[in-house]
Amino acid sequence: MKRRYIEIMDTTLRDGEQTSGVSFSASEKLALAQLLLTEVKVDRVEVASARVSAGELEAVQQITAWASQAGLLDKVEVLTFVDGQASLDWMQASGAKVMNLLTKGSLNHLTHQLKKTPEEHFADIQQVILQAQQSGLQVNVYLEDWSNGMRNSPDYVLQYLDFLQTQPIRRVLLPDTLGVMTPSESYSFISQLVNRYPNLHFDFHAHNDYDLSIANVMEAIRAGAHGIHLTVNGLGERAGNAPMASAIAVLRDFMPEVKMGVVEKSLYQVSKIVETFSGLRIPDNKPVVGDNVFTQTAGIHADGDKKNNLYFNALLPERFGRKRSYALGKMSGKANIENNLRELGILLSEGDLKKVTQRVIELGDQKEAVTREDLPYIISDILNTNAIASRVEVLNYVLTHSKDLKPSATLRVRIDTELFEENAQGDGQYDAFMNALKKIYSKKKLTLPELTDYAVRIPTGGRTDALCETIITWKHKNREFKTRGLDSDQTVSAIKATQKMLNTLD
Ligand SMILES: CC(=O)SCCNC(=O)CCNC(=O)[C@H](O)C(C)(C)COP(=O)(O)OP(=O)(O)OC[C@H]1O[C@@H](n2cnc3c(N)ncnc32)[C@H](O)[C@@H]1OP(=O)(O)O
Repeated sequence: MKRRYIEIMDTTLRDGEQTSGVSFSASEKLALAQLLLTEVKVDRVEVASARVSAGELEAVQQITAWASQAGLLDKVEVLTFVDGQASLDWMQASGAKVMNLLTKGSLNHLTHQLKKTPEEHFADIQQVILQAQQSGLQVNVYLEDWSNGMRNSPDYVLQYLDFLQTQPIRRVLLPDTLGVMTPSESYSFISQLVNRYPNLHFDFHAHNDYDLSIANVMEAIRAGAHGIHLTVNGLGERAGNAPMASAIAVLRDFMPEVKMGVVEKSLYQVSKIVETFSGLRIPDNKPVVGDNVFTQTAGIHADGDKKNNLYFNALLPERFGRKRSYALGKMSGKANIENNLRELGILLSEGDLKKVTQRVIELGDQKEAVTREDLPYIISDILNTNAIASRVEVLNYVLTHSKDLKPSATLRVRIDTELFEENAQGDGQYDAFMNALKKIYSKKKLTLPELTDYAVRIPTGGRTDALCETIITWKHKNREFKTRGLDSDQTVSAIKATQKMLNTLD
């Protein structure tokens, strides 16, 4: 089979930043542009709209300075407007060489927003393209509201494309601006254009208002689109754009006729970085990149994984540098517990395994979250064994919080048979506690794990009503694990989770 190369254009830094509440700094934009082009290996990045702000200009200048040195300047694109000289001047100042000119792809938008006739609009566009060419810029053209244009004013769209094919442009960008297209329309509209204009390059730009963006991307490619626009984590105006990780997985697994340059293994990493920079948490059930999407919860599934991987699908976590895990709770069976114990290096008899399973189910019934690192405590509790080597004990502490003074902590800790006492300040009481703990551990020439996530919740129902639960995610020597603390005081619950972490370390 002859495979067709599909260009991937990432627009996290332009349309992705149109997510309400998201604003990337110049250095974040530079870091993401570098990561996307050199590690994820997308073909192009759209990094800003022209004229937006001084900060945006500075961001594009930094990106183009780097891209120029790296020989990647033709992969950096900026959205511009049909506004005479204004966008062109901005392009000049930014150092960018590829402009994605925003024009009207529906008669409705043209008539009501720009208040122009098609002939006037085409003349304005021709002028901009000519000036761009004279300034050494490459031009791609967006047909804004194109999907509604195809529905309601197809004659206008065809008249416009007849004109565009005479122009020195590189690509035609077809956005489903309002995210209203169905998969069958994506196929029929794009195949119509691909057949009528065999010499034009068409990119498809989906929006996810009806959760159809990935289905639309598939149909657009099946119809012959040459490129697609994606964003990391599906960021973008309103319900967002087509999410990169899902789109790449779908194309790899279901469209063997397609070739792409994107490195699958880097998708999770870039997703986590965008999560941090954007401040928007990835939903736990977001395909490919969500926290729980490679977690088996049901006991039957965990059991089946032991038997010829019965519950595996092609979406293997290792493809994305991730690992399958087995949840602990009321749906657990022996296999869930066994899988977690194996990770901890603990082996139990059949009888003891049953007792531990029963206890985990009871805790789950009380809506309590159970983490892998809780298992030694549960074993110790119900089997009366020494499954936890309680090497470290936080014996005493004083935490202060006062107006206009930095929070501080004094603590006394036992490590094996030695006693240590330290104090420190921090941004909050828990931070001060951790700083004091770090001092103690540095005396022992030991390093503490990196705290990568800190989640607090109030468990509802059962006997935990007035309690606060803190689940902390730690990273240590390439191992990621969670510990949980439960207390009526939030800081104390975090300290309890921390003590569990200390006893988990080698
Ligand atoms: C496909 C997409 O997602 S489109 C997203 C495009 N990107 C952006 O909008 C970036 C964020 N926008 C901005 O920072 C600002 O809106 C700016 C700098 C672009 C313009 O700001 P302002 O000058 O204050 O204009 P404002 O935002 O109020 O209105 C937009 C103007 O652009 C006009 N306009 C709309 N589309 C286009 C176009 N393709 N080309 C040129 N002008 C356009 C509108 O008709 C309106 O003009 P008017 O004031 O004469 O009626």
